[in-house]
Amino acid sequence: MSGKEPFTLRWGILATGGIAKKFTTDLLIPPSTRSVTDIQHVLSAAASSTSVSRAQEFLTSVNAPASAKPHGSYAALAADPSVDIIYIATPHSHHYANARLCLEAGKSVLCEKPFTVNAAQAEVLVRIAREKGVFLMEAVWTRFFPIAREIRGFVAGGGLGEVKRVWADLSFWNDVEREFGEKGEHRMVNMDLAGGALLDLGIYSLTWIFQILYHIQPPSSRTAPITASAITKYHLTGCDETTSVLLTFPSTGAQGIATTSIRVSSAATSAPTDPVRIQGTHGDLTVAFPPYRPWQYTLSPAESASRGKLADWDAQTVEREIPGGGMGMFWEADECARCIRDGKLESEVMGWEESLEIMRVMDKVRKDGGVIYSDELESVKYP
Ligand SMILES: NC(=O)C1=CN([C@@H]2O[C@H](COP(=O)(O)OP(=O)(O)OC[C@H]3O[C@@H](n4cnc5c(N)ncnc54)[C@H](OP(=O)(O)O)[C@@H]3O)[C@@H](O)[C@H]2O)C=CC1
Ligand SMILES: O=C1OC[C@@H](O)[C@H](O)[C@H]1O
Repeated sequence: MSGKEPFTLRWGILATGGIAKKFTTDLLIPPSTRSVTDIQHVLSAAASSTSVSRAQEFLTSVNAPASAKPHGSYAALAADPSVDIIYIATPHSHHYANARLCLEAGKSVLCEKPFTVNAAQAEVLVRIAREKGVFLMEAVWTRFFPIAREIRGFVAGGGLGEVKRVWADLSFWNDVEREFGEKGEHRMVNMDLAGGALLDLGIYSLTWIFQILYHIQPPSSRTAPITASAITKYHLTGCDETTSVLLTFPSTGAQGIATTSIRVSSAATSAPTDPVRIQGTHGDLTVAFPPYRPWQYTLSPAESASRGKLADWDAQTVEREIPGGGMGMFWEADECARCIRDGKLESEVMGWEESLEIMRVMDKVRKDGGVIYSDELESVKYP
């Protein structure tokens, strides 16, 4: 791209909560701080479902440029001609309707995880994106970290030999009643907002398993896993509190063990065990906490008394810093810009079929464990 003007992507932010603020702050970090020169981002607008003044407060809080417009409704944002792509940062329950509103208005969409409440809703979004010829991606930011790409590349290149098993956990210890309220209104546990450990945190455990046992496999081996699972419900609301999923990928026989909880922690001790463990015939690669924002991995060669070490590498720990003082959410934004510049409707890193496959796993786990949201939340009815 040298000598050419960078491609500019104009963003609208839908919702003004916690992650909207973090994402937008990252979006405003100059791409040059991460050695990116081929694309750039402009913050054109933000919308609050509450009021224009709330949207303006949000823009002020992230030091938005004065040209960024506040909107008092999501519909007004979807109709804003100064916006190319909309980042959706509402609770899970609202992703389907909000994304559909934007896609039908001809906007590209980056939608927070989980894509939707269930696979049926995600399928509708994909169909509309295809019909409208606009870009659509689930915002699984973890996948776009250079260290995540490096890990995928190492494993795909046979660095671990044949991968047989991946363990992945994302659990946060919480004093659930104190932190999320006795009434269960907080989005983490609220059934009316499609809360629960699986859709909020377990999706990261599944994404690590899918990155290795599905994504980097040759296309003919990317088959749906067979799953068995267990759910323990949160007594106050009935959402899932602790969930474990065992996945077998039929084309390779490799197994994934995905766990999540809002009662125990992936990193409770002063010397926590790495929550992601990729195990191959030549050794293990483990990823340090937090697995959604990877920064360190460790390689440990397998050694046996009779055969010694099969790996051509030694034990080592690798660290990669996140440049520019941000969270690392800018890398997924850069991916959106490059895909749209290149006329792609979906990303190869977080493609539609893979998002759908992960949604199908979560659907089955919830069904088997008896965690079903209201008919309205599970429906594809719109509006
Ligand atoms: N990638 C990541 O690391 C993270 C992703 N997330 C994901 O981001 C999404 C939002 O999470 P988070 O920002 O923590 O949530 P918050 O509760 O902090 O914010 C949600 C925002 O959505 C809007 N909203 C619209 N309708 C509702 C409603 N009925 N109830 C509550 N809020 C509503 C509100 O903005 P307004 O009133 O202005 O319209 C609100 O501020 C979730 O999908 C979550 O899984 C969350 C945390 C981290
Ligand atoms: O997506 C997420 O990742 C980080 C967690 O802190 C947060 O609860 C979750 O929504």
